[in-house]
Amino acid sequence: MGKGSPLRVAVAGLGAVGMAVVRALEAGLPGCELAAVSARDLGAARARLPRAVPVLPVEELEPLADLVVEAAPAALLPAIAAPFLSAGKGVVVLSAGALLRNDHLIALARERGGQITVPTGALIGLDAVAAAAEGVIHSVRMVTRKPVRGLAGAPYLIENGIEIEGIGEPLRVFKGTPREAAVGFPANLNVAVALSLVGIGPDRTELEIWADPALARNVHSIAVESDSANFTMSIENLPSENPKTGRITALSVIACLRKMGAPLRVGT
Ligand SMILES: NC(=O)C1=CN([C@@H]2O[C@H](COP(=O)(O)OP(=O)(O)OC[C@H]3O[C@@H](n4cnc5c(N)ncnc54)[C@H](O)[C@@H]3O)[C@@H](O)[C@H]2O)C=CC1
Ligand SMILES: O=C([O-])CC(=O)C(=O)O
Repeated sequence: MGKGSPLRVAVAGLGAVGMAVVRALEAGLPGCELAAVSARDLGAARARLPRAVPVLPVEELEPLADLVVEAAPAALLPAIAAPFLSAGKGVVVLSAGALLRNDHLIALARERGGQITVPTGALIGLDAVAAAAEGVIHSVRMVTRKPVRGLAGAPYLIENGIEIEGIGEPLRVFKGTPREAAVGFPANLNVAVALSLVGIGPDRTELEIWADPALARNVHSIAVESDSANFTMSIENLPSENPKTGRITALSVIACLRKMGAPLRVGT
C-alpha cells in the first residue's frame, strides 16, 4: 500500500461484526476502502448494501482486495484466509478459535509473507499481555460470564447434557483450556484463544465459563502474573444483535483498520 493508494478491504460475513465494519468503511475510514463482501446469501446481501459493492463467494474475494476481514462462522476460516495468505496479503481473523485447528494458515503466512492479525476483539489488555510475554508470564487465568442466551446451543453444553435454560443461579459450565473451549464453544470463546495466543498458549491458559441468568452483559475477567507485572482486567460487554458477540468486537476491528493506515499508532 503506497501513499495515496487506499488499502482495499474485503469483508467476509455480514453478521453483527461484518455489517458494522462495512458501515464504518462506507462512512469513511482514512486509508481504507471497501472493495468486496461475501455473505451466505449473495442476493440478499446485495440488497442490504449501501452501494453496488461486489458480492462474491469467499473463495473469489482475493483478487479484489489487499486484506480480508474474516467475520464468518469459524468453519469458514481456511476458505476465507488461504487465498489471501497465499498471495502474501493480510487477514484479520475474528474466529480466532479456528486458528488452533488450522495452524497451516500461520505456516502459509510465514512462507508467503502474508499476515494474520487477531484484533483484541471483545477483550481487553492484549497489549499488556504481549508486553509481559516478552518477559516471563507465570500464569494467565480468565473467567467468562455470559447471560444464558449468550451460551445457548454451544456444542459442549449439548454433548455434556448441561441444561442452562431456566437456571436460577450462576452455573459454572466449563473449566479447562482455551484449546478445549475452541472446540466446545466455537462461537463464544474466541477471546480466550486470542488471549492464549498472545500470552502462554492455549494449553497453559486457565479458563472458566459461567452461565449467569442475572447478567445482561458478557463479562470477561483476566488475571496475569508475570516477572514484570501482575494485573487484573475486566470488561463488561453489551451484546450486539448477536447475543453471543459483544458490541465492542466490531469497534475493535474498525480501530484496527484505522491503525493500519494511520500516521500515529498508539498501543502495541
Ligand atoms: N475475536 C473476538 O473477540 C470475537 C470473535 N467473534 C467471532 O467472530 C465471528 C463473527 O461474529 P458475528 O458477526 O457475531 O457472527 P454472526 O453469526 O452475526 O455473523 C456471521 C455471518 O457469516 C455469514 N455466513 C455464513 N455462511 C457464510 C458463507 N458461506 N460466506 C459468507 N458469509 C457466511 C452468516 O450468514 C452471518 O451473517 C464468529 O466466528 C464469532 O464467533 C465474536 C465475538 C468476539
Ligand atoms: O463477544 C464476546 O463476549 C466474546 C465472544 O463471543 C467470542 O470470543 O467469540
